[in-house]
Amino acid sequence: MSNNTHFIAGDWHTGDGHAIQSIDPAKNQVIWQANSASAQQVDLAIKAARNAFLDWSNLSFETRLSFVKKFGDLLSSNKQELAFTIAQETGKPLWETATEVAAMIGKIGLSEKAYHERTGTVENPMPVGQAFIRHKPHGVVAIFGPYNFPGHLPNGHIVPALLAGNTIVFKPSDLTPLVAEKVIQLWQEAGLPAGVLNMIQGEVETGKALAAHSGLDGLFFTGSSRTGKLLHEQFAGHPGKILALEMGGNNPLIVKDAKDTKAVIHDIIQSAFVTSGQRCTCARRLFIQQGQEGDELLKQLIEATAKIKVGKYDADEQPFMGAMISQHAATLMTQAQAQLINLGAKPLLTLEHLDTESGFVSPGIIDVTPILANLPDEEHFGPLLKVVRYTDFDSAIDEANNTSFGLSAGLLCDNQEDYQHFYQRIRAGIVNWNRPITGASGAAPFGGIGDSGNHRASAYYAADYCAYPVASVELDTVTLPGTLSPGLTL
Ligand SMILES: NC(=O)C1=CN([C@@H]2O[C@H](COP(=O)(O)OP(=O)(O)OC[C@H]3O[C@@H](n4cnc5c(N)ncnc54)[C@H](O)[C@@H]3O)[C@@H](O)[C@H]2O)C=CC1
Ligand SMILES: O=C(O)CCC(=O)N[C@@H](CCC(=O)O)C(=O)O
Repeated sequence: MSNNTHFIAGDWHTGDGHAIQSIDPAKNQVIWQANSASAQQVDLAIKAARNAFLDWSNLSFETRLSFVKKFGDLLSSNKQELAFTIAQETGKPLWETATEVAAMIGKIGLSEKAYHERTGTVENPMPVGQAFIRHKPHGVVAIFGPYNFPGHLPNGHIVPALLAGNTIVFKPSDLTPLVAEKVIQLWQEAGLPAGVLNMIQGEVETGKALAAHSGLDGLFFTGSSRTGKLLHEQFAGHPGKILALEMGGNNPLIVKDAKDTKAVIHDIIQSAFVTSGQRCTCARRLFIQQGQEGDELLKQLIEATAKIKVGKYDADEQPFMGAMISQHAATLMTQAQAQLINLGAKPLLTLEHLDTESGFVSPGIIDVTPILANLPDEEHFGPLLKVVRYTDFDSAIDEANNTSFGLSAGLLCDNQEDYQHFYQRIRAGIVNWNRPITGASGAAPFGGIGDSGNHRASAYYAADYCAYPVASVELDTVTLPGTLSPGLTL
């Protein structure tokens, strides 16, 4: 039982809410348990952030950066331990969680650069005085994180929010509380002043108490479209509060006349099955041409996918795919597959729940061409790739756009004109050509349109929603203009 669960005003607190726990989905073992934060503790965390705001925002950027850099140093010296905790709590293989910690470290330099480039100060001479564009922090912001990158994705909001001068109440995913606890311990060790970064743990009711709190100036959310929409409704009527939403996708990947079949298969697998399909950028719908070449590509894709190694995060011979986040998530994937089969889809490689006590599933491929007219526009957040066979490129693009989401999309094709045609028509925030559609760079904006987000892209553009612009015209003494407006006599 962890007593040091909620970090409020620089101290660790025991929760007053109900018991919660975290389970290692590969080994089916409880690795963390505690009591969630009560609504009263959520309120205390917001008050602590409010009390810390003025002093924190008044520090120079360099001073704030020095705390963030110290945190980065601590990430570096604790990277193996943190990568292990992420693996243990999410099931992701160690090779992959090491890259997650590396991305957290890389975020610091990228956010420093983005702060200056996106929200730097601009000075323009005026006939009288000087004009300035500067940026100010919003105040107290809530940050909600998902489970699939429990370190990297909340970090992608926390670091730029702190650099901009905001203070924070962070609510991690209830499936990954241990990772959050370790990360906050590092922030504490970095000497962050009390109240600047607070963390409360809990399930939906804790999230609701935080999101509904009148003391918030903004909320930065990465998670499912369903929850994001609830938050959007909750924030309706509060135009003064900033809401940044990064949500799911139903991402298309189209293959057209590409010569190197092995390279195509590599990019498909990397797009659809990395992280056991638990990336918001993962390819969910794969468009393959009808005909003999398409048949051959599909055959080889099925063979290669069937050979993907699935296994424990700490196996000596590392798997490509680890366990899904939970036994429940694995069950939901088998149910999603069964629902598609019931509708008339044809399984080409069946997704199997390999051990029903854990989160292990094998990757699946299913032909949804026969049910295209009734295909549910849903994000199935796991390793199940839906194949659509097509004859006409334009109708494939139309079908690719036939979704309420718009996060990532890709084309695997050797012809540049085809790519330009695709680029002009496809609707998504991330559009790649001959590269996997996962693995987006933090040096670029990251986000989607439609149900994937609300046009407040994160990663490089996170600086934009962490501060508001202020336009000022300034002169150091009150001065009478040389020429008065018509009709004025002084
Ligand atoms: N576009 C992006 O940048 C990314 C999007 N995602 C999306 O996230 C999802 C997976 O993450 P999950 O953790 O399952 O998301 P989720 O929506 O279930 O949870 C996200 C956070 O919201 C909280 N929450 C849940 N219900 C709430 C409510 N009614 N009110 C307030 N808070 C609530 C959770 O406790 C958690 O902290 C997928 O849909 C995926 O596509 C994941 C990574 C990146
Ligand atoms: O925020 C960044 O630094 C870049 C965005 C990012 O890391 N994207 C990853 C994971 C996000 C996800 O899909 O869950 C990716 O595109 O693979």
